[in-house]
Amino acid sequence: MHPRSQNGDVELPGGARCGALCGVDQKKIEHQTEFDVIVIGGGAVGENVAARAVQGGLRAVIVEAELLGGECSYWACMPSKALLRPGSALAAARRVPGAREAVTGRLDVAEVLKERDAIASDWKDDGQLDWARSSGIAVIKGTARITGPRRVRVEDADGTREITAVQAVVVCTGSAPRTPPIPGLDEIRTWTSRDATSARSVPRRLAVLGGGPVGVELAQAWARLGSNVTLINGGPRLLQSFEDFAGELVAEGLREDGVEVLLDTTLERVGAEAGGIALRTDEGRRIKADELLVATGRSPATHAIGLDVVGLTPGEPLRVDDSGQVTGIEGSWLYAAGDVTGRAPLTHQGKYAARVVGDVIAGRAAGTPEARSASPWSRFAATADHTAVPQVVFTDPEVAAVGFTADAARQAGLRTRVVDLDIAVGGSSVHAKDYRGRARMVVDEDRRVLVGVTFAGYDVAELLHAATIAIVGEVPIDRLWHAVPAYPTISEVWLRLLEKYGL
Ligand SMILES: Cc1cc2nc3c(=O)[nH]c(=O)nc-3n(C[C@H](O)[C@H](O)[C@H](O)COP(=O)(O)OP(=O)(O)OC[C@H]3O[C@@H](n4cnc5c(N)ncnc54)[C@H](O)[C@@H]3O)c2cc1C
Ligand SMILES: NC(=O)c1ccc[n+]([C@@H]2O[C@H](COP(=O)([O-])OP(=O)(O)OC[C@H]3O[C@@H](n4cnc5c(N)ncnc54)[C@H](O)[C@@H]3O)[C@@H](O)[C@H]2O)c1
Repeated sequence: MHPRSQNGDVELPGGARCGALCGVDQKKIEHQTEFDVIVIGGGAVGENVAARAVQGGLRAVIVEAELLGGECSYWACMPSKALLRPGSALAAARRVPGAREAVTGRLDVAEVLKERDAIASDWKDDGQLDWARSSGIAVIKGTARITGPRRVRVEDADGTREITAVQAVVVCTGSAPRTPPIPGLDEIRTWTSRDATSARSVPRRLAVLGGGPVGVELAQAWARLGSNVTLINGGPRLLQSFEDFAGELVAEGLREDGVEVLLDTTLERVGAEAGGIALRTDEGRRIKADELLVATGRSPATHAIGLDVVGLTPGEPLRVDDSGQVTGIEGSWLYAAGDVTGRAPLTHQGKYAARVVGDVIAGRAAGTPEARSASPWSRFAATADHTAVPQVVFTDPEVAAVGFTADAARQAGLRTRVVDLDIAVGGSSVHAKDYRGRARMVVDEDRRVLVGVTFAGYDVAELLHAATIAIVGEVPIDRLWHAVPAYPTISEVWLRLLEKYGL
């Protein structure tokens, strides 16, 4: 079988699609000093840029400082979902009478961690290196820094060397956790999401700072594995970028798992104490923990990649147009994709942008006029970033949302109508006893199309793609009426939403 990238998911079956470097001795390639495309950072996004450039006939190299596959494979999406899934499966069985009686045990922590290790490939990237190299993508292990237009310096254990790009340099360096300025925080050892996704034992007491996707997912994962978890969130609700009811349902789910959820709360001070960490909240409450996970957001990783040399500001996101080209740079040679751009910091959306960038660079090198104009909704523009970014938060209950929230749509000046509904259909009643869930659709009344949809409830993740298709396809709501959901599925909620709208 052809090697497959775990999250790059571009299968290059060799031969013609494998590109200019295919079949050439890898060692020789990696000592070359000139490539068509240099990709800095080999996360899911960088891998996809390189794969598309190679499919377009270009010679591409990825420079990766750590593990090929990046955050998502080893310390983010995949291991966090591996930690969550056993708890969700167990809870799902317990919601079904008859199955519930058969499930009497607790999670087997050792087995969960073993499976998590396997899903994170034991933090080894051999499989991804095999995939890249057999796909004709050169990989250099080292830290890259831009030294001028089309020029990059690579530093590794053996020293430094300069490589140049004939066509383009693409920055895909991702993001890094942001640490809030809390007195005492920099004096103690805390968990980042890397520690929380790769830990080898369950902390007895875990404090989680931040109620975004990282905070809520990892709070629930460790609570279900046996930790006594306190979640502290600065804002009045969890998951603040989603509809209000999503954060409320997730807070309810966390509390049922024994998580103490503190809202509108910040930390005034933290410090080490015998055998753990002492936290003091702004209301004077004292909390003791064995570990403190800081999950208060991320910043683009642009501090040390040489942006000053080309007139950009280190630490800032790399602003790009829809073709992925960095704005404010002359000569069409600098591109970026993924978390580093700050556009839509999610793996799937970064990979979408990556496919665009790879195709744009190859298309422009070949003189394809469509690649130069990159018109909206062509395959040379990441147009969906503006209106149709899907996201699932894999807690139990789940949150699945795409497009505008009701507030965001109003702020964007759209004349909207909002339809809310509890998810209570034939499919949900069979799926779980006392199924709990809620759905919202936001309709642009002028165009009579959907601009936003949110589902929050048990096992709603797979409902989302239908909503994404409806928004991207701008399916008129009167035509959507003819997309009949199968009975009895939870998708029947679509029918009820449209009925409530008035169809
Ligand atoms: C705990 C957690 C869970 C998440 N879960 C999900 C999820 O379920 N679904 C989802 O869509 N998103 C999820 N995300 C977000 C997702 O992980 C990111 O959007 C995604 O990893 C971004 O990919 P990227 O390739 O842009 O960056 P990264 O994956 O961070 O890759 C960047 C790569 O660049 C390398 N690099 C950096 N600087 C240099 C340099 N100077 N030279 C060479 N190499 C360099 C790094 O070593 C790294 O390998 C999660 C994030 C976290 C923290
Ligand atoms: N399933 C998924 O798609 C998934 C899962 C995890 C992470 N991610 C992505 O990773 C990125 C990072 O996620 P995140 O949750 O770290 O960031 P975030 O910015 O989404 O959330 C940070 C949270 O921390 C809170 N906060 C900030 N400072 C605080 C302070 N001093 N005290 C208390 N609370 C404070 C904020 O109110 C906010 O709720 C996001 O882009 C997210 O979408 C996605």
